[in-house]
Amino acid sequence: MKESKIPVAVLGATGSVGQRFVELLANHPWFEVVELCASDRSAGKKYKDAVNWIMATPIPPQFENMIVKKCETGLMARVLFSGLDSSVAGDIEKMYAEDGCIVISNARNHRFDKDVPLIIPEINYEHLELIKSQKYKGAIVTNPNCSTIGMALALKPLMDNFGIETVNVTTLQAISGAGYPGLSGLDIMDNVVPYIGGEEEKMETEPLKIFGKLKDDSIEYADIKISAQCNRVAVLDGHTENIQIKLKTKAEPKDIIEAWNNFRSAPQELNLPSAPEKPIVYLEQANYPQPRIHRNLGGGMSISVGRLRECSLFDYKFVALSHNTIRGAAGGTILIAELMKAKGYFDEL
Ligand SMILES: NC(=O)C1=CN([C@@H]2O[C@H](COP(=O)(O)OP(=O)(O)OC[C@H]3O[C@@H](n4cnc5c(N)ncnc54)[C@H](OP(=O)(O)O)[C@@H]3O)[C@@H](O)[C@H]2O)C=CC1
Ligand SMILES: N[C@@H](CC(=O)OP(=O)(O)O)C(=O)O
Repeated sequence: MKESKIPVAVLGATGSVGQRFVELLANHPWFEVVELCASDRSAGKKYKDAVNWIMATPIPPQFENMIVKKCETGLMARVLFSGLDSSVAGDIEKMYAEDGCIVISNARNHRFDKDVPLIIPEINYEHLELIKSQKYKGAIVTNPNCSTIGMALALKPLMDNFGIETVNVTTLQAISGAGYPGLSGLDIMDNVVPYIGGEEEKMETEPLKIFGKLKDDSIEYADIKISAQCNRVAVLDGHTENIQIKLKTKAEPKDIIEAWNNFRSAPQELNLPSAPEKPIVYLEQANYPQPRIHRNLGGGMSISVGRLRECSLFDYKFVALSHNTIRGAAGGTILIAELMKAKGYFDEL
C-alpha cells in the first residue's frame, strides 16, 4: 500500500521564505501542506488574496483558495515549517513546540538556545539528537542564516581534509534576503549598501555551533576565527561570498578542488528528495560563479565555488555562491525535515 504523506503547515506562508516553502512543497513526495498560517492581517483570507506572490512560477492551484489561518495552537499538522518574521517567531515557535509540534525554523530566534540544533544536513545531522533533551512536548530545530549556510558548506570538506584556522569573508547579498518589500528601490538601484544588521555577527558565530561537537546534551563549539563583512547588492537571488582561508595542514589546489567535487554526505547517501546530487560544484571558468547563471544549480540546493587561488595574506582565496531562499532558507529547511523523517524523528507523531 502507498504510504500516506505527512501533513505539514507553513508558518509565515505569505512572506518571501514562506512562498518558497509553498512552491517547493507543492508536489513533495513525503509532505503535504494542509495549513498556511500568517498574521492577523492575512488570516481569514484566501491565500491568493493574502499573498503578494513573488515567485517565478504561479501559485500552485491547490493553495490559491486555501484560507490562511492565524498562528494559533490546534493545527492539524504536527510538522511546521517556519518562515515567520523574527519579531514574532520566538514566541510563536515556542508555543507550537509546547503544544507537541516539531517546528523547523528559518528564523534566528532559537538558533543559540542550548538544546536547539542548528542544522546543515550535510554537516552536522548528528546534532539532531539534541532535541531529545528539550523540555517541549514537541521540538524546535533551526536552519542557519543564509550567508552562513553557503560559507559553511564550502568550508566543510576543507575542514574535514585539512583543518581550518581562520576565515575572512566578504559577502555580496541578494535583495530577497531582506524579505518583501525589503529595501526601497531608491536604496538599492545603482548601489551597494555596506551594512546588513546582525549579519556579520551571525556569520562569525553560527559556524562555531554548526562545526561544534555534540557532547552529552550540548554542543562544544568549534575553534575557528572568522571575520565577516556583509554587503547588499542589486541582485535578486543568490548570495556571493569572497572567502579567504588559512588551513591547518598544507594542501595543493587540486586537493582542495577534489575535496569539494567529491563531497557527499547523509542527504546524498539517503537519497533524500531535496538533496542535490552534488552539494558543491567547482566551476573552472575564471569569471564563475555568477548569481544569475549558477544560483539554480541542483534545483537551488547546490552551492557553486570557483576562482580558487593562492592568497598572499591567508593560504587560499575563492568565491562561493548559494541560492539564499532555496539552500539558504526554505530548501535547506525542507532538507532538514526529510533527514528527520528518514532518521525516524517523526515516527511517533
Ligand atoms: N529571506 C531570506 O533569504 C531568509 C530569511 N530568513 C528568515 O525567515 C523569516 C522570514 O523572512 P522573509 O520571508 O524574508 O520575511 P517576510 O517579511 O517576507 O515574511 C514574514 C512572514 O511573517 C508573517 N508575520 C509577520 N508578523 C506576524 C505575526 N504577528 N503573526 C504571525 N505571522 C506574522 C508575515 O505574515 P503577513 O503577510 O500576514 O504579515 C509573513 O508571512 C525571517 O525570520 C528571516 O530572518 C532566513 C534565511 C534567509
Ligand atoms: N539577513 C539575511 C536574511 C535573514 O533573514 O537572515 P537570518 O535568517 O539570519 O535572520 C539576508 O539579508 O540575506
